[in-house]
Amino acid sequence: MASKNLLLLAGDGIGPEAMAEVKKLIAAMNAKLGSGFVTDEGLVGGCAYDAHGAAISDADMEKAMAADAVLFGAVGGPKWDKVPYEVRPEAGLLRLRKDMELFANLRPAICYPALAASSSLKQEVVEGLDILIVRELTGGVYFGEPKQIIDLGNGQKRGIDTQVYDTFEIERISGVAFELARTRKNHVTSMEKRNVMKSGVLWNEVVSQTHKARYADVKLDHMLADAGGMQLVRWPKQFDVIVTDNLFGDMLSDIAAMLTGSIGMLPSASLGAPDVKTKKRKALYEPVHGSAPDIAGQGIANPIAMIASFAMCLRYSFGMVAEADKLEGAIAAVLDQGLRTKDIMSEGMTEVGTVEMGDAIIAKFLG
Ligand SMILES: NC(=O)C1=CN([C@@H]2O[C@H](COP(=O)(O)OP(=O)(O)OC[C@H]3O[C@@H](n4cnc5c(N)ncnc54)[C@H](O)[C@@H]3O)[C@@H](O)[C@H]2O)C=CC1
Ligand SMILES: CC(C)CC(=O)C(=O)O
Ligand SMILES: [Mg+2]
Repeated sequence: MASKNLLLLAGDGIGPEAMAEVKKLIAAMNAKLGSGFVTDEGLVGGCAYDAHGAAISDADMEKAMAADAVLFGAVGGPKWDKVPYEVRPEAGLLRLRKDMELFANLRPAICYPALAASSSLKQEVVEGLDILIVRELTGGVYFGEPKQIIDLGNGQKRGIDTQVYDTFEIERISGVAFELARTRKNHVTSMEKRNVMKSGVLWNEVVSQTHKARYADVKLDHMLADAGGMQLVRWPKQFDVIVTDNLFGDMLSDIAAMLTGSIGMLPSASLGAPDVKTKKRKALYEPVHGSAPDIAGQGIANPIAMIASFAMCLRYSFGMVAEADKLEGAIAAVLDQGLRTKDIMSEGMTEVGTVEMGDAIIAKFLG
C-alpha cells in the first residue's frame, strides 16, 4: 500500500479547534475503514514563534517536505502583532508555500443547497453556485523583491512591495486552470489589471498564448480583477474557473467565500508540480479563513472549511475520490438536517458548536 503520511500543523486561534475535528475523522477512518493514515504533528505560526523564535522550525519544515501531504489550520493573532516582520506567524505559511513550491492554490466556492437561503446575497444569485478560483501562490507581490520600508531622511518613509511574474509562472498556473476547466464546464476567466500593471499585461499575453497553443477547446475570457470582484457578487454563476495572481486570488477568494454563506465554509488545496519520476506532488491543504482571534477558544468555529480541505486531500493526494465525495456528501447532509454553527446560523435551524458539527459530519460519513 502506498504511504499515507500526513503532517498536521494546527497553528493558532481556531486552527487547533478545527484541526481537532479532522484528527477525530482520521482516527475514525483508520479504525473503521483501515485507511492507514500515519500522522505526525508540528508547530507553525505564533505557537512556533513562542516555542523557538521562528514561525516554523527547520525540523518541522523538513517534516513537511517529507510528508505525503500537510494539513494546515490557521496562523496569526494579536498576541504576535509586535514580533519582527520576518518571524511573524504568517511567515511560516509563506515559507511552507515557497519551499514546497506549492504554486497552484485551488479554492472551490460551492454554495450548499441548504445554505442558499441564508446567504447575505439573494438566493437566486448563489443557489447552485460551483466555481473554482485557481490562485498563483508562489509569486507576485507576496514574494517579489525589493520588499522593504526605507527611510527617506525627510521625516518620510517609503513602503515598497514588488509584483513580479515570469512567463513560466503564468504558463504553469494557467495550464492548471485550463486542465481543471476541462473536467468542469470548460470555461476559464483570467483576471489581472493590465490597464495599470505591466505584470498584468504579461499575464494577459501568456494566458492567451497558452490557451492558443494547448487549450483552444476551452472557452477563455479576460476580465480586469476589480471588475471581477464586482461580477463575483453581481452574478457569480457566470464563472466556472477563475485564474488569477497571488494577491488578487487572496482577495477574490475571500469575496467568493461569502457567496457560500461564510468564510468558515471554504477549503483549499495548494499543490506543487508532479515529480517527473514518481508523479507525486507536494501538497498542503488549508481552510481559506484565518485564525479568527475574535472567536478563538469559544468552541463555535465552523470546522467545515477544515474538513472539506481534508476531503480535497483525499481526492488530490491519495486518489480516494469515493471517500472525498462521501465526505462532501456528509457535509451537505448535515447542513440539510439543519445543523449550523453560529456563522451560518439562520432562523429555524439548530445551532451547534465546533465539536458537535464535527461529530455529526463524521457520523454521517461513516454511517
Ligand atoms: N491561512 C492563514 O493562516 C490565514 C491567516 N490569517 C491571519 O488570521 C488572523 C485573523 O485575520 P482576519 O482578517 O480576522 O481573518 P479571519 O479569516 O481569521 O476572520 C475573519 C472573520 O471571519 C470569521 N471566521 C473565520 N473563520 C471562521 C470559522 N471557521 N468559523 C466561523 N467564523 C470564522 C472570524 O471570526 C472573523 O470575524 C490574522 O493574523 C491574519 O493574518 C488570515 C488569513 C489566512
Ligand atoms: C499568508 C496568509 C495569511 C495570506 C492569506 O490571507 C491567504 O493566503 O489566504
Ligand atoms: Mg486570505
